[in-house]
Amino acid sequence: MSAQTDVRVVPYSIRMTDRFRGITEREGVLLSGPAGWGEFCPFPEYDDAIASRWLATAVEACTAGWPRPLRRSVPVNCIVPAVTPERAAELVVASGCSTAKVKVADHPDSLAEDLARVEAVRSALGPQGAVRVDANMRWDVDQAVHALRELIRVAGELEYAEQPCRTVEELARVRRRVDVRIAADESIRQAADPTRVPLGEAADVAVIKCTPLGGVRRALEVAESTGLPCVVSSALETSVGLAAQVALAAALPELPFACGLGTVSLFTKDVVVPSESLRPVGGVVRVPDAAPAPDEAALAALEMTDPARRAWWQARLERAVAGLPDPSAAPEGWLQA
Ligand SMILES: O=C(O)CCC(=O)c1ccccc1C(=O)O
Ligand SMILES: [Mg+2]
Repeated sequence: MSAQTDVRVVPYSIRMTDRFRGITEREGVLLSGPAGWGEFCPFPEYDDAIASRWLATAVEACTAGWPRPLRRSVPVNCIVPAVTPERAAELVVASGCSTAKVKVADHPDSLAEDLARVEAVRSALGPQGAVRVDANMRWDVDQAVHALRELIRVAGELEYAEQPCRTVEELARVRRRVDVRIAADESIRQAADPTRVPLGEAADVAVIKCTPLGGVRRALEVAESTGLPCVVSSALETSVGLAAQVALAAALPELPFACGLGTVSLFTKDVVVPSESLRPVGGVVRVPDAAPAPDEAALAALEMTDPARRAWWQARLERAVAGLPDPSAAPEGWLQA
């Protein structure tokens, strides 16, 4: 059997436990190559140039693997989508995590809901827990200052506020006016050159995601370039793609905060057997030796069936291969004969 016949391309669709980032059904493609498995799951609205960077992460996983881990497990935060206070408390209690990241600013009039959600998370976590919020760029400076002061009031303390506004300049203005750490996320991963973002006055923490940055090695360069403490955070991968993010977290020299790698909990099902799942247990995700291989029984249940949707992902994959810096780095078997 030639190496090429081993290559697999498996589009999947998995229902989420809660709506997250507007999504109730997560779609992507599991890919295999000579070094193992990877995942290609850029969100549907992303263009081909962005999709090629997501694919580079899968190429690295399937052909090269990752740098050696420096730790065997990674502390993670519980992720709380824009849900009711009751559901937020339930997610925190079920997670076993002592840090929670709460999504806020989900819609223009959300402040009262955000305050109730964060208050519920604080009660569920207790005074020793850490609460961080993520506004995904949705506030202007004045809204951010007002909302963060109120959120700090109900939370007692906030560990940090992730990407309250869109630009680095706005982050710096919020940071001068509110007594809370600022974490940069979109400011880094959406920058033209993520290794040259002027975060000096704008952020205290860098959120690093290898999935959109083009691989673990590239993400380690970006992390170093920030000069800031880093938090590795998921892009909503299955356990296959999340393994790359866990490898990044395991390879960083310092990891002073819990990472945002608890997101397999948002999936109703995973593509691997339970013993290989990277679902958090007791507030940590274990560091696997390599990306877990999908379980054939799970794939039978989760493989995408709609022919039009399968063709859409295959065509998108092929355009992403064409857009790689070196298209020949991708296993030939990923392209349809
Ligand atoms: O950081 C976490 O805990 C969860 C990951 C997360 O929030 C996320 C997941 C997919 C896309 C964007 C984001 C984000 O951090 O903004
Ligand atoms: Mg974020």
